[in-house]
Amino acid sequence: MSFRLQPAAPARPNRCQLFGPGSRPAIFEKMATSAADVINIDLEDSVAPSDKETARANVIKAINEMDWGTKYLSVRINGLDTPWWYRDVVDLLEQGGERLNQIMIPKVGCAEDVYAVDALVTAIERATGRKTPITFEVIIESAAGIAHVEAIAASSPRLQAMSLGAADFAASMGMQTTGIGGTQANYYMLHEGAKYWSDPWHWAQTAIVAACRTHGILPVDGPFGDFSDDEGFRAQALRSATLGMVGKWAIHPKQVALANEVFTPSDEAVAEAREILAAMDAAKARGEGATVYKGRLVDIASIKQAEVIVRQSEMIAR
Ligand SMILES: CCC(=O)SCCNC(=O)CCNC(=O)[C@H](O)C(C)(C)COP(=O)(O)OP(=O)(O)OC[C@H]1O[C@@H](n2cnc3c(N)ncnc32)[C@H](O)[C@@H]1OP(=O)(O)O
Ligand SMILES: O=CC(=O)O
Ligand SMILES: [Mg+2]
Repeated sequence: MSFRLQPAAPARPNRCQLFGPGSRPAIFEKMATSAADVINIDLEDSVAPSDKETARANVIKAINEMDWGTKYLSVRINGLDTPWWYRDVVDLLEQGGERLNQIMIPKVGCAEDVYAVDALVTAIERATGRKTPITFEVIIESAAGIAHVEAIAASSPRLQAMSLGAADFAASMGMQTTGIGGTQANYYMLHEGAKYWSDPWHWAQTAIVAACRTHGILPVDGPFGDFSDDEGFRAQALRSATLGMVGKWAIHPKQVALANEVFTPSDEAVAEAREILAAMDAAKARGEGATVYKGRLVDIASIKQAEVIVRQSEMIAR
């Protein structure tokens, strides 16, 4: 371990982030009563340019008037390359009140993008006397974003989460696909005539996880567009969870239960993690650093691995 200890990520469940367009207030109640940990109301790409002002007003009204229960409430603002983002920030901060927990900044390409929003937010918070600082989440969804991912992860103490946005990412990278996440038919290796599909999102996900873990931020997998394909969603989510991501977006309510299922450690996994911790306690009492559990090596690193799973389950149970 480096002399610098790895900071802990925020201790709150983030298994599913349910999205809905700010221009569609009829679904806000369903979002609020869903089983998602985080609600993302969108002012960006699911809202037509002609609807931006109306959507912003809908969202501010909903933040103030609806019962969002214990949801972590986030609004996705427009990108810094648009004429709308500054008004999104000003109106949300001045009129949205303390119930709004987080702003999601899309298409972040460098740390300075976050700095710019932070400067504006900080000035408004000081002027309005906001009590709890608003937090940020960012989407890595461009070539520049992934190239600068570590600097972005370090950009602001407000930053709590970082998602991979597969749709814009694919476009920015010039990838030959219109799919949003999941298996890509043309991304395979051939061995003795048989095709073996590989995962084109893997490298970006691991870059995001490493940047996030270095700076104590929650790494999150973004959208899976084909909401008719439950098994495809589950496969993608299982890979993300295995790589260290803590949750995944839902772009349709039917994806919420799938994400919650995958990102909640199973009873069996938690029981096994606790058994490993007990085996290591017994080994320690015997003055041993390594022992055998179910025919395999466990040592002091296994304690840290098991603690990841136990911590996740305890956080969700709270
Ligand atoms: C791809 C890159 C990105 O940036 S993704 C993030 C931005 N995109 C979004 O926020 C889109 C979110 N999703 C949606 O707008 C809708 O789910 C889309 C995909 C358009 C489908 O809507 P629709 O045709 O109404 O679906 P449906 O008839 O199957 O709906 C069934 C019931 O569920 C509701 N519903 C729909 N979407 C949501 C949602 N996001 N949150 C909560 N509830 C939702 C519908 O109103 C419908 O309810 P009911 O059965 O009529 O009572
Ligand atoms: O914003 C999300 C994306 O996939 O693009
Ligand atoms: Mg996007």
